[in-house]
Parts: sequence; C-alpha cells; structure tokens
Amino acid sequence: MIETRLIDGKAFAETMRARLKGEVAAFIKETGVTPGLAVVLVGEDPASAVYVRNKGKQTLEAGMASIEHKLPAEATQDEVLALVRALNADPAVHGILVQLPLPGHIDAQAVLATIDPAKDVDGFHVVNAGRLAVGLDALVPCTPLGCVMLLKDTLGSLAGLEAVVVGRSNIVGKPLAQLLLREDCTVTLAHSRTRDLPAVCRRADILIGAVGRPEMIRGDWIKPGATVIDVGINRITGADGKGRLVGDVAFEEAQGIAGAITPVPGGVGPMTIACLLANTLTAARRQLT
Ligand SMILES: Nc1nc2c(c(=O)[nH]1)N[C@@H](CN(C=O)c1ccc(C(=O)N[C@@H](CCC(=O)O)C(=O)O)cc1)CN2
Repeated sequence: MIETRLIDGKAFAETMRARLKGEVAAFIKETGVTPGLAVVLVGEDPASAVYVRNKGKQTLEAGMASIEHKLPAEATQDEVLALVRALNADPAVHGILVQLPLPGHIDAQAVLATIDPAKDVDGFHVVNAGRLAVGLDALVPCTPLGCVMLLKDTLGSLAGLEAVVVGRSNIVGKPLAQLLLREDCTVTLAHSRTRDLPAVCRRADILIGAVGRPEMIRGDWIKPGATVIDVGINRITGADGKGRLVGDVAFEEAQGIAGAITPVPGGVGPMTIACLLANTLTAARRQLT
C-alpha cells in the first residue's frame, strides 16, 4: 500500500508570502514606489466577498497598497468599464483584478478585455493568454501558477511526465495546460465530453481536477503513485446536514493510491492569493523599467 503524502499549500503559501514581504520592502527602498493592487467587487456574492477581504488583508501584510472598489449588484456594464479605465490610468495602481463571477448582466469578457494587459495581475486578458500560449513572458493566472509551484516542489522536474487536466476553463484548465507544456509534460486537456474519462485519468503521472464537480474523480481513476492536484472548491451539505468544502477528487478514496495529493481546503486555494501578490510585484517592476 502506498503512503499518500499531503501537499500542504497553506504552509507553502505562507512561506511564499513571507519571502514576498522582504522583496516588496527591497523594491520600495530601491524605487520609492509602493506596489498597489486594486480589486473590484461587483455585487454581494458571499464567497467573493470573503476572497476580496482576504486579498486586501494579505496585500497590506505584504507591504503593498490595497485599493478596494465595491459596486452594487445593479451596477451597469458602463460603470464597471469606466472604473477599470480609471484604474488603468492611475499610476499608483500596478495591478487590477475584477473578482469573478460577475453578475449575469455584465459581459465578463468585455470587462477583462478593458484591463491594461500590463496591470492584468489575474492574467486573464487575451494578450497575456496569447503570450503564455506562444511562450513569451506574460502575467500568468494565479491558480494554475500555484498548481505548478506545488508540483515542482513535490516532484522536482516535471519533464516527460504525463499530465491530465480535467476541466477546460479559461481561468484554470487552459492556462494550466500551457504551463505544464512549458515544463515539458505530455499534456491531455480532458473535459465533460472526453470519452472514457476514468481510463484517460489512469494514464496520468500528474492528475489535476479543475472541473467544479464535487468528488467527481474517484480513487480508482488514479494511477498508483500519481501526484494529484485538486483545484475544486465545492460547498456541499453532508449527511449530518452541515455544510463543508470538498474538492473535485474523492480525497478519502485517493489515500493509499495517490503518491501525493492536495487537500481541500488548505491545498491550491491559498496559493491563488500568494501568486496574486507575486504577480502584483512583477507587474510593478515591469511598469517601472
Ligand atoms: N478575478 C478572479 N476571480 C476568481 C479567482 C481568481 O483567481 N481571480 N479565483 C476564484 C476565487 N479565489 C480568488 O479569487 C480564491 C478561491 C479560494 C481561495 C482559498 O484560499 N480557498 C481556501 C478555502 C476558503 C473557503 O473556506 O472558502 C482553501 O482552498 O484552502 C482563495 C482565493 C474564483 N474567482
């Protein structure tokens, strides 16, 4: 029986944030400029409100400036676009993030396309997605970046490994596939229409669940010894009537089969904000040179 190792994203992210704090202080000393991150929240989605609050808190703890803009759920598309344009023009703002999901009446693609690519610390603008795809320097989406950091910390070189990413979203699946290609993995991007998904997953040395379906990936879909990264954060009600968070992978079933696995919570999630802070410092550096 394999002893499954836990990949502690929470501890990794804490170490990363402590290192960043030192780098931010050195940057401020050298340039006299404090990196600024502006976060835009539209509406009252409770989970989004928590993420935005945590982003603001961790931005300040890292020694950067945090600028929060909260718009009501009824805000119009023009109002959101006008705010993004004002942030593009503000020299004190080096990173801009519009919290997703946006209310249904707002065209998220149009909003993301309005963010200055140099300030696009989420890496969602088509310019950054395109630059990543062709191997140029880009601001890279935070969750996929965090996944690759955890993988490299766990496995060392990823070259030649079979990676299967389950989920083809623009914010996780597609950029993660690009990043894994950049690490010389052989990448399969699987999705809801993939034929015989369990068999495809069983080929993976690296298996990534990024599909947003609670515990869809079962223990017997995992190749013995594989490294499993669970991006899913699903709120479910347990048999006891209490709410809890589960990932896209059946965590208990994976024990004794996977070589290593990220938990939910405490795995990939904390890496998202740590990578956002790293991207903000990168964006500030690039804007000053
Ligand atoms: N503009 C963006 N919107 C969204 C992104 C994003 O990267 N950019 N990602 C998610 C939400 N998100 C950050 O925004 C995020 C999700 C989860 C966590 C996290 O630390 N999760 C904890 C559990 C927290 C909980 O109890 O709910 C964990 O996994 O341990 C941080 C950030 C969608 N929107």
